[in-house]
Formats: sequence, C-alpha cells, structure tokens
Amino acid sequence: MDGAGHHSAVPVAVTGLDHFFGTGEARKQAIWDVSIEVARGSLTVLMGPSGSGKTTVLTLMGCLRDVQHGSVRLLGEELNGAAEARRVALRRRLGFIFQAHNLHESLSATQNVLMGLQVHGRGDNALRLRAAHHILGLVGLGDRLDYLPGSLSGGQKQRVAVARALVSNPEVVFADEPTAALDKESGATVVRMLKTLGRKRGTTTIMVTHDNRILDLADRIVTLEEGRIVKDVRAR
Ligand SMILES: Nc1ncnc2c1ncn2[C@@H]1O[C@H](COP(=O)(O)OP(=O)(O)OP(=O)(O)O)[C@@H](O)[C@H]1O
Repeated sequence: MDGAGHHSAVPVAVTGLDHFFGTGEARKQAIWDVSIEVARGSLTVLMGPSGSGKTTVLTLMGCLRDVQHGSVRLLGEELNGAAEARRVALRRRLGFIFQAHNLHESLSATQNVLMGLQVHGRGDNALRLRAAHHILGLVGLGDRLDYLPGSLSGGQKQRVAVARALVSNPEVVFADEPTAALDKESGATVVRMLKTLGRKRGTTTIMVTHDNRILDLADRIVTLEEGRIVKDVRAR
C-alpha cells in the first residue's frame, strides 16, 4: 500500500481550481474556482453546454494536464507541482475511456485490451490473456476476441476501449462521452459495468456525458457553465 490515498474515501479532491489557455493577449480563463470532492466507488457525471469546461476539468483531475492554479489531490497525492515521474506512476492506477477509441487497427480485440496491461510490466502472459478474455466477455465480446477493429461495429469498438481501460483494475476511471458511439443497450451495459465495479471493487468513475439515459444511473451530477460549477446534485 503506497500512501494514505489508496483506500481514501475521497480519491479525487479539487479545491479552488482555475485554468487558463493561451498566453499574453490571448490568455483566457476557462475554469473558475472549481471545487469538488468525489466519493470512492461513486459514479459522478459532469455535464453542461459545449465549451463549459467539462473536458478541461476531467483532464486536470486525470493527471493529463498540468494544474496551474489551485489544488487537485488524486489518490492522496497533490498534482499541482507534482514531478512527471509521480504523475506517470499515478496514471497507472487510472483508467481512461475517450470517445475516439484509439484502438490499434492491426491488433485484435484481445491484443488491444492487453495494451491496457503492458504498461504495468508485471504478471505472466497466461494470466494477462485470461484477464483480457474475461473482461471482453463481460462487455459482451466473448465471441469477438480475435476480431480486428475494422470488422467490429462502432459500439463494439467502444466496448473494446472500455475493456482496455478496465483490465488493469484501475482505482479511478475517467471517461469522456464513453457512450456517444453506442446504441441504447450497449451504452447502458457500459454504465452498469462501471456501477458494478464501483460497488464490488470501489472503483470511482468520473464521466463527461450529454447522454440523458446515464443520468438516472449517476450518484451525482455536477453541471458546469462557462467554467464554473452552477449545480451539484446527489441522487437519493
Ligand atoms: N487547447 C486549448 N486552447 C485554447 N482554448 C481551449 C483549449 N481547450 C479548451 N479550450 C477552451 O476552454 C473552454 C472549455 O473547453 P472544454 O473542452 O473543457 O469544454 P467542454 O465543456 O468539454 O466542451 P464540449 O462539450 O464541446 O467538449 C472552451 O472555451 C474552449 O474553447
């Protein structure tokens, strides 16, 4: 166990976060004083109009962008001023699901999912293969293990990307419009999987979505407008 963050009840805590794009005359503030604490095992949805700052906040929390001002504590570690080596180590404990699924076209579904494990560089190959097949089964692709992305539908490709993000058993999953390319049924399957992982393993999910169907499943819905939180609603 490496530090207090591992079993922290608050895997992501953001305080007084501002963010700017551009320099000089073109410098523009995109995020204004955002603060949010996310509970372990919960599914939080970020919503709001186009350009309201959802993706910027998600990438700041997910260690994919430098924190300029304010605090982001991720799994117990402060990201503001964190050394790149620490951030690389943290990213290994995260899962990312983005709309552009970025699958390797020359690799099968199974090989793509294995890419989600190889960065960790541990474990034996038979175990990895079993993990990849297991998670592909869970997302309903047990009969497509050796298909190339080119012969999968958009929704099936997205499910491969979900399997790749989850195969390493991440502590926090960051997802940007993960259901945009999915039909109703596969979209619901993906979100139900994330909910189940939250319950069973304490996996925390933070998701940007415009998908109304997902809102019913969220534990919390945070709405951004013009870079500020304007609404923060918890389910139940
Ligand atoms: N790399 C960048 N350079 C300059 N401005 C940027 C950059 N990325 C985002 N912005 C600006 O920051 C603001 C927030 O953008 P962001 O992508 O976070 O919004 P969003 O809510 O995710 O939008 P969408 O729903 O359209 O994806 C917007 O005004 C956008 O133009």
